[in-house]
Amino acid sequence: MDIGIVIVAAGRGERAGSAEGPKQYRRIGGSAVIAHTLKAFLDWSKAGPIVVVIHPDDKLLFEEAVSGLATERVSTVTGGATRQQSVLAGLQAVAALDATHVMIHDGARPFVDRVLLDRIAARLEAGDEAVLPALPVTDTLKRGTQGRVIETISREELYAAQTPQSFRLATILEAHERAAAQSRVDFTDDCAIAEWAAVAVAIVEGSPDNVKLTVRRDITMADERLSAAALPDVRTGNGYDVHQLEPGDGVTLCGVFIPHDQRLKGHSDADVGLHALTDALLATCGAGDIGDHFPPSDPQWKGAPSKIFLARAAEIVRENGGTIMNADVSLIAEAPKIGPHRQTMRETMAEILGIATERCSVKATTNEQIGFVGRREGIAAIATATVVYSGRGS
Ligand SMILES: Nc1ccn([C@@H]2O[C@H](COP(=O)(O)OP(=O)(O)OP(=O)(O)O)[C@@H](O)[C@H]2O)c(=O)n1
Ligand SMILES: C[C@](O)(CO)[C@H](O)COP(=O)(O)O
Repeated sequence: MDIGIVIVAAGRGERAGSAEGPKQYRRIGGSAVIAHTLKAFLDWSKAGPIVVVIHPDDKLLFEEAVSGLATERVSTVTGGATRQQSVLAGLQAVAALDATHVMIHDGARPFVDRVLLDRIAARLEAGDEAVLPALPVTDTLKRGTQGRVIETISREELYAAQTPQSFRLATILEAHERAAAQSRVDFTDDCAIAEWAAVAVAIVEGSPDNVKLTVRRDITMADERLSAAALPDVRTGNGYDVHQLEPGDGVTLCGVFIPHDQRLKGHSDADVGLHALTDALLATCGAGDIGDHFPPSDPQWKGAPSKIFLARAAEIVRENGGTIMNADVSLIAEAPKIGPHRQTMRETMAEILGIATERCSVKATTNEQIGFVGRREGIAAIATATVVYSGRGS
């Protein structure tokens, strides 16, 4: 199966306001709308030859818009006064190239993605002659005139049609040519022509992102969406932990054993610093807390070094596409003195997390002899983690 692509981009974009030029050449996220659309197909492994249908006045605009793309397999053809005429010109051009099937896409739908294209291609591969990506209508529909409602229309069985509408090439070319020959010029999409020609049209689930930029607001929103996506996805998480003190021979804090006349009570080694930091890291990707991953009821964690918990939290962060930028722990303890151990604690945390020591911080304070910390009944810790995520949706 060789899938040719026709991208129609010869419209004038009247509804988007023509003062700034046709909408397909307006810039969103730093590039022209048509460049985003074309790139989606250039990046799709199953795309064959690509024909872009442009307006005769737009040759320079088009060249400028796609100048950064590898356009060796892209050709252009001049469109007509209606979308239907432009599609026919594109189909005739793609028929002269190597293609058995065709996807017909609006240049003004820049958010088409590989997942949708694969879904459609699978149906063509399965033998469907015409495939429509569409989404069920979700709004309540009214018919009205002169500012008054006439009736409510059931939305049952109603779909909003998207592109790329996809076909066996010979089937849709024949239907388009027949429609033109019979002066049927009123079709707003290609599946309507297939329906008119009595070709069965299969529906596949469209994509909510695959919107058509129709009015000015659509273009502003598309630009905002791409600009927001370009911002780094920085997230912070915090964690807090307390363990009780009892007579003993030392405490483990931030992975470092400090001889002391007390020890921290707990199921594991009761390292409040690493526990708080584990929670902070998990919080950056909504992965619950330390108790969800290492339940105190589970005997395997009895006496366990808390390094295990922190290392697993770091692994979870990475599995979610995160890069740990900073880990900061504040220890609140009357004794022992933390200062002499701070650097070793930072180095220990850095090693567990697999990041530079300068990205790890340990601070300590007493509680001015007040409260449970002041009475030396326990030690508390507060932690903050900063993580940058990539490849996760909004
Ligand atoms: N004569 C036309 C009309 C439309 N299109 C293309 O068909 C797609 C969908 O059409 P629409 O959103 O209606 O675009 P315009 O016709 O440009 O918009 P308007 O109706 O607001 O003028 C667009 O990519 C548009 O460029 C085309 O190639 N040739
Ligand atoms: C082809 C289309 O994008 C499907 O939704 C649509 O029909 C284009 O024309 P419209 O006039 O903007 O509906």
